[in-house]
Amino acid sequence: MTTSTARPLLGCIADDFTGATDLANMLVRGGMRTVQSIGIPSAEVAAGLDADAIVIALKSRTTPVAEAVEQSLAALAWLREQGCEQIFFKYCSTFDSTAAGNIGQVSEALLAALGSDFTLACPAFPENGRTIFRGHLFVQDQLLSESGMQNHPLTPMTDANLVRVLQSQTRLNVGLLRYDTIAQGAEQVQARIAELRAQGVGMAIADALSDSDLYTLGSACADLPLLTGGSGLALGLPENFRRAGKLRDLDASKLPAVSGGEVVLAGSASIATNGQVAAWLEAGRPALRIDPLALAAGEPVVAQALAFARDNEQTVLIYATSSPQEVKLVQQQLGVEQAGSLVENALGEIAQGLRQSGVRRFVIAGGETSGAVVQALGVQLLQIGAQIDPGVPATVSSTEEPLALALKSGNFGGRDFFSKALNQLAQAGGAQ
Ligand SMILES: Nc1ncnc2c1ncn2[C@@H]1O[C@H](COP(=O)(O)OP(=O)(O)O)[C@@H](O)[C@H]1O
Ligand SMILES: O=C(O)[C@@H](O)C(=O)COP(=O)(O)O
Repeated sequence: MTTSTARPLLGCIADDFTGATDLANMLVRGGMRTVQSIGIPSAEVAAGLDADAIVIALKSRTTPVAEAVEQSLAALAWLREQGCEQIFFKYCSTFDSTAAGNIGQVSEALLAALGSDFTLACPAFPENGRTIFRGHLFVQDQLLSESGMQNHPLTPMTDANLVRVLQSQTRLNVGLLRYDTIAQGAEQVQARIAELRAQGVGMAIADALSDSDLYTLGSACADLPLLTGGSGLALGLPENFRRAGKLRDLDASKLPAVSGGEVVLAGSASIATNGQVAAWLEAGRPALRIDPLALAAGEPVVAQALAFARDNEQTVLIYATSSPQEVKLVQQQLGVEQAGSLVENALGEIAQGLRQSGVRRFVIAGGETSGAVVQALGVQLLQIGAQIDPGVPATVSSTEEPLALALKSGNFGGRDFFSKALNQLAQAGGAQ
């Protein structure tokens, strides 16, 4: 059975922009027409919404706890006003947190506001190598704390034991939903959740080794008011709504075509992005590196980048991407936040300048970086299209003059991601 209603069923709050896009990608793959809003939609944007799922992208991953909680609660209030039946709090598949938070505190506040006493925490994303066993997060074959994430510029992850990490961020009792229970199916999961609840556990890290485990969790949690996790945990959710006859029959990934110039902007220092930048350079394609120290010294880096792009006939890459050692050196001189915001602001200004000169298709690498660039471009709403690589869809902005954007989480995408994304954005509607 299908209905023609456009009322949003699933309301999502994401703690960063690429994370939001990753979740939206998963929902579109499941057949839910999905839009991503940059912050809480204005009344004007809200009036024109036509979606089964809405993802509100915040930039709350690395902000002070109180700010993250306040923003998330405001997003929740708005989603509830729209009548969303279930809420999903999306954070990183590598559980990115600062030493202070914010995953635990935000989840706790959302639970309280929803009047609920239990939720799951499951960042697993097996398709991208993130699995959880006995509460420990693995990235491919390595523990989180040995995966390269221990060197992240803003959220270094030095402990792979998620029960311990989460417990340090919340007053709720944190428990564990182990793999052996999940392997027994949705009914056993529900029974175990009832036991955990009876023991006073407010949040449980859920193990998951495969998509099949995530479908089991999704199906078992159809009635939980709040779910928290990576995009993987959303795999099973569209089916819950379909089974209830609430989804429409339509191509959820259809996007309008966008013509114009194109560029790649990279502000991520992750291993995957370093590989993608290397692949671009090895192919002999034009690229310009932004030096944070030159920015700090007040050199005209933005103007130089714009001139570089203008003077090149081919598509250019502008990047701050560096090795962990180089990033550390810069951070020692400038401080972590100052280095990050200098680079983010510069890439934002470059994006603005490029749009003025006719660029309409942007491939952006890095979560914080994407947030900064999208804000600089004044984008409020994105329609989500087909997947480019796992976790990264093509998107088109609902601006007066639409922009095609691929917002790539630092660690996502194959080595050829930049070329692949440019090709897909250039095809009509971003379709594959
Ligand atoms: N060369 C560099 N030195 C210092 N900081 C950098 C450098 N390059 C990028 N950064 C900063 O590192 C952060 C990377 O975060 P983000 O964009 O979220 O990437 P990822 O998705 O890999 O986490 C950003 O704040 C960015 O400005
Ligand atoms: O869940 C994930 O891994 C991503 O969706 C994500 O949130 C990544 O964040 P960044 O690495 O900061 O882009």
